[in-house]
Amino acid sequence: MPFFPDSPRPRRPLRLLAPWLAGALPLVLGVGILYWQAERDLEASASNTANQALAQFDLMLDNVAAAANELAPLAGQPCAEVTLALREQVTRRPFVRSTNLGLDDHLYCSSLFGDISEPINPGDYADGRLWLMDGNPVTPGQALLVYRAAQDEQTALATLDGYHLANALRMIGRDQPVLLQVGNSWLAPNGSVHDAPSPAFAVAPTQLASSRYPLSVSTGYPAGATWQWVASHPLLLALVVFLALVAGGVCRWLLRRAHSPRAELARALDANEFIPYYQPVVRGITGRWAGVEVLMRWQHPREGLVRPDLFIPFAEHSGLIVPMTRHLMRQAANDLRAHAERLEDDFHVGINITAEHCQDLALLDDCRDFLAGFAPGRVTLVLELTERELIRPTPITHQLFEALHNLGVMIAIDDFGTGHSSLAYLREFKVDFLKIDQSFIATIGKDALSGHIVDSIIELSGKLDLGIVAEGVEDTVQRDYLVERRVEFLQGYLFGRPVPLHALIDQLPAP
Ligand SMILES: Nc1nc2c(ncn2[C@@H]2O[C@@H]3COP(=O)(O)O[C@H]4[C@@H](O)[C@H](n5cnc6c(=O)[nH]c(N)nc65)O[C@@H]4COP(=O)(O)O[C@H]3[C@H]2O)c(=O)[nH]1
Repeated sequence: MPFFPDSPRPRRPLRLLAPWLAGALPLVLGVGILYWQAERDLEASASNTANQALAQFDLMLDNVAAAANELAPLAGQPCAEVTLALREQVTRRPFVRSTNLGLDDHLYCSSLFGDISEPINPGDYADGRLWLMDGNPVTPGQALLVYRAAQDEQTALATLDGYHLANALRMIGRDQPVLLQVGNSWLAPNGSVHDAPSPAFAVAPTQLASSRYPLSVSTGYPAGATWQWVASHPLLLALVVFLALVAGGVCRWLLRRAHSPRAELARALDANEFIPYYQPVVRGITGRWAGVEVLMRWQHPREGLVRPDLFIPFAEHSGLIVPMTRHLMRQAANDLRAHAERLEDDFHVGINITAEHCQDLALLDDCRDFLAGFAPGRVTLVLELTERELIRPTPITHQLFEALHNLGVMIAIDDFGTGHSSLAYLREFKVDFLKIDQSFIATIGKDALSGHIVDSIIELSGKLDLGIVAEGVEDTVQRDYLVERRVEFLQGYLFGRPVPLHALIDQLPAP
């Protein structure tokens, strides 16, 4: 059946590729949407984290700044007199680790040690207010954030322990790293201070600056975090894969359906690719043309002329045989009508009909259409019913065959001898001819048993008063044998092969 899969539209590589493309489309789209969703989700999460961290640092610094601002007006007073005030701020205010007073950029009093003497460099402080230190002489190596409140020559410093800051970074940034940036230094969640620009995050990089203090927090995710998010949603991924499989499967199914034998036959029918060939049937005794058998051929655009036994079974199976036969009958009627004057009177036109075609009265209309236009008595339509597929008798078939008989349509049993028709069957369907199957004719003179079957069929037809046609007559030995037994009609390559209309017209005897 090479002409079905190799049908010209669309090309085979495209047909093989199409389901994969149809499956890939939802896959690419679905994964793309998931990736986009992951980016949005990570951005929202990073922004949320940065906001939380910023709020926490602002809150801590509010306490520290309040302590420094409250102490600054005391700067200049003797240390012994303000030490209590300095310590009270440390005790009273959360997050404040120590407080100091200075005058003219010189520290002179500390909550920890009382009198001290240290220079203050305002340039160390971002915006003159905040300094992220990596430690001081009291706690070297431990981060410290110093807030400076300066009013003219008076200065107060309040410090915030880096432990609180690092702890907040770790707590808030459980799912992603958060960094605190003050001036040119940044604090990592492990409490280490780095004097360099903070590292850039590959995914959803987010930096938020405080509106109250000269600090900012930055957060984000490392490279590959987006795909990790996608992989952490297996249900969504499974849905995408499921949709891709469904799309690929549906596409494959549609393509297969579009290129099923039925679809290909339907296309060919629409394209008028089924055409009639005609094989002569001659009279046994005179050898003159008695008529033709119409045999279907498929003029395939790529495969050329296709034999009926390669596609008729599919046509029968798919239910297209009836419209195909109807189409063939119309073409044959048109062909022969155009040359009616070349046909002998009572010219027999045999057409193969399937049992399915006999299930309703539409066949009667098809026969009427065929005969219309021919002068009465010019042609005799012979419906050939194969003995291999017997018709089930019903009230409709009874009515149909009665009407066909009245219309003058004759019935022949094709391939006779290969099936199981009975005497009752021959009567039921008002059979007029038996066509002896060519397999028996081929053995004439070679196989005594088959010769005996041929003789029996001839004898039977005589007794039942049925006409007889011998199919597949290929040589003169067969012809002479049949003529000797008074077989009325002969058909076979000896007299002519099935040919298209123009060749038939050339072969027709002159009027
Ligand atoms: N070896 C040999 N063969 C010969 C000789 N003389 C005729 N034939 C072939 O025998 C077949 C006779 O037709 P069939 O028995 O109705 O057998 C037909 C018929 O059963 C079916 N068929 C053909 N056209 C139609 C159609 O329009 N409708 C239906 N339902 N079946 C069709 O396909 C079968 C085969 O048709 P074709 O290939 O045209 O083959 C034809 C014909 O070409 C001969 O001397 N030697």
